[in-house]
Amino acid sequence: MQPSAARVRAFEPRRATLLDPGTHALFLDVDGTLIDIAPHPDAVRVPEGLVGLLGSLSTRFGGALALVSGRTVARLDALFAPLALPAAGVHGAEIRLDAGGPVTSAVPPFPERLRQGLNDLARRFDGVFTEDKTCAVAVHYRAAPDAGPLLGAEIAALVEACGRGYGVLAGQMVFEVKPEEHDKGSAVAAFLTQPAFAGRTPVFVGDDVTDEAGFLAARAYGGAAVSVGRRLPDVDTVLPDAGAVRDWLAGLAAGTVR
Ligand SMILES: O=P(O)(O)OC[C@H]1O[C@H](O[C@H]2O[C@H](CO)[C@@H](O)[C@H](O)[C@H]2O)[C@H](O)[C@@H](O)[C@@H]1O
Repeated sequence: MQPSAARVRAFEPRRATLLDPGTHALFLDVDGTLIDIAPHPDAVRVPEGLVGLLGSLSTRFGGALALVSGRTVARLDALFAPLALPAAGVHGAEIRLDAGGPVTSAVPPFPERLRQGLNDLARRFDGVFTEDKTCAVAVHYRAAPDAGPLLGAEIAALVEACGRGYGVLAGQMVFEVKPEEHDKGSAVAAFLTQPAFAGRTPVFVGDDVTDEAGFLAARAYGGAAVSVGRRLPDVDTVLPDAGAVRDWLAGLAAGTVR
């Protein structure tokens, strides 16, 4: 995968962010950041060369590279096999702190009544479906965009009625019903206590409002935030799309871009 000069030029620094593989840590969102958005979660394609690129980049950064996703870690492992990178899944509700290590989660089982309510709700709308992530449930409506407002209101009411520690994150054509205690920011903080990451300056790259907690954490630790596709609040830099992220990462891995 060769970096394209034109795409790398699209990298717009607001604050100069020169990355040093010896002192920075990379936190990478997945859907819309590393891989292009697809009509269905199972229809995504991992571009040729991306797995090798992530492996090389992780080595170059001394292991200080983590995936931080709304997907489960098991799903990330299936997408990026044979890599088993440090990874946070389900917006920080599960985490693998070391490459190849165990995945841990301190989150209690998802309330059965809320799960049932979300499944029943989804069945009322053509094109709407739930994705069960064990400790969280995503309600997808990409195939039924007009359903968004009503769906959002009904999900909020179900979560309110549940009344214990769950919240709704409105992502890309999806409502993520998840434990409130964890988010991508808590995941960044957890990684930064680990030997491969400790003392490094975090850089968080993401494309969605669900990444904002990660942006805030990276900046709170003296690092930087990069948004993809649009300028999200409080980011330092914007890249136009996932292709540009991959080009930038390829440049970092090759040592031709900082
Ligand atoms: O935090 P991320 O790594 O960006 O994951 C966010 C969610 O990604 C998936 O859903 C999104 O991507 C799908 C494939 O492109 C798309 O069809 C869907 O509309 C998007 O919402 C995944 O299914 C979720 O579990 C993740 O939380």
